[in-house]
Formats: sequence, structure tokens, C-alpha cells
Amino acid sequence: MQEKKTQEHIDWDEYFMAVAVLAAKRSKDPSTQVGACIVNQQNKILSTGYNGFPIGCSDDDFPWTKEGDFIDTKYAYVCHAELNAILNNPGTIFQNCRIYVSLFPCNECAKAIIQSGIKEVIYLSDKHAQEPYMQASRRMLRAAGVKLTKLQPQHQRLTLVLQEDLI
Ligand SMILES: O=c1[nH]c(=O)n([C@H]2C[C@H](O)[C@@H](COP(=O)(O)O)O2)cc1CO
Ligand SMILES: [Zn+2]
Repeated sequence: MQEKKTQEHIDWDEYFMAVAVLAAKRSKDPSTQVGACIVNQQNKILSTGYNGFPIGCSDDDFPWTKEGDFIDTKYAYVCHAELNAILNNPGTIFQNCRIYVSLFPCNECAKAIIQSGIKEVIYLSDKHAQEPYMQASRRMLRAAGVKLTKLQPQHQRLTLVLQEDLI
């Protein structure tokens, strides 16, 4: 008798969101780690990104501070996860792709998402939904016809085992 496929697998949405969440783990931001994963219509990953300082701007020299003069805070320098994902694979056509994000994109990332041709945003958290910049983001994404989908994952947790003798 033929063996059946395992029921232990994760679906595409959970897989790509998990990649976005894993990418977020690379961020050095002590307060909020954000990840993004761009996928085409054939379910192939075209790019990933996380929030971090631009190339050449060392994490040791630039501030991760939230408070104080703008020029002394991270907000002046950090490149958002979504923008990094778009820029990390230059020359790629993202037309009709979807972007998986751990946090709903801000208005600046929304502009880049729309202009790059991405047609769906799939997100985990929109905890800043009431902030004006998030309302502006939603307004632009809706006007541009970008589908907005809050992922309802079947698994709350996925465990990765990286130690050889535990696999
Ligand atoms: O769309 C986004 N993408 C993204 O990468 N971020 C990053 C920028 C900052 O490093 C961090 C937000 O920091 P905080 O929550 O401390 O204000 O998240 C933030 C947003 C939403 O504001
Ligand atoms: Zn942003």
C-alpha cells in the first residue's frame, strides 16, 4: 500500500510568513524586529529583508535609540524590512507578487510596495493601525488595489532545531 503524505507540513502562507519572521531575527533593533518575504505567483521566494541600517552604516556607530533629537535616533537611519526586501534583489520584477510581513507596512513602505507592482500584503500584526501613518498606508494600498490579508496561522509556534543530534 502506498504511504500517505505527512499531515505535519505547513502550508504556503505559514511557510512564507515563517521566512519573514526568521528574517526579522537578523535585525539588531532592540525594540522591534520586522521581517519581509516577497513571493511570486509560482510560490518562489524572490527576496527577503529586515529592518536595519544601510550598508556602511555600522550598528556600532549609529544609534538604536528611540528618544531624543531626530538625528540621534534610529528613525533617521533605519531602512524598513519591506524596503530592504524590495532593494535586496535589484532589477527583479515584483509585478503581481505578494509580500509577507510580520508588521503592517508604514506609509513609506506602502509607496515602495505599490510602485514595485506588488499586489498583495499578507501581515501578522497591525498593532499600530490607529496611527495616522498607518491609516495613510492603508488608504494608499487600498486606492492602488493592493489586497490586504491578515494571516490567521494554524500554528502559533513553529520550532526549528539546529543541533545535528536532535534532528
Ligand atoms: O513598516 C515597518 N517596517 C519596519 O521595518 N519597521 C521598523 C523600523 C524600526 O526599526 C522598528 C520600529 O521601531 P519602534 O517600534 O521602536 O518604533 O520597526 C517599522 C514599520 C512600521 O512602522
Ligand atoms: Zn516602513
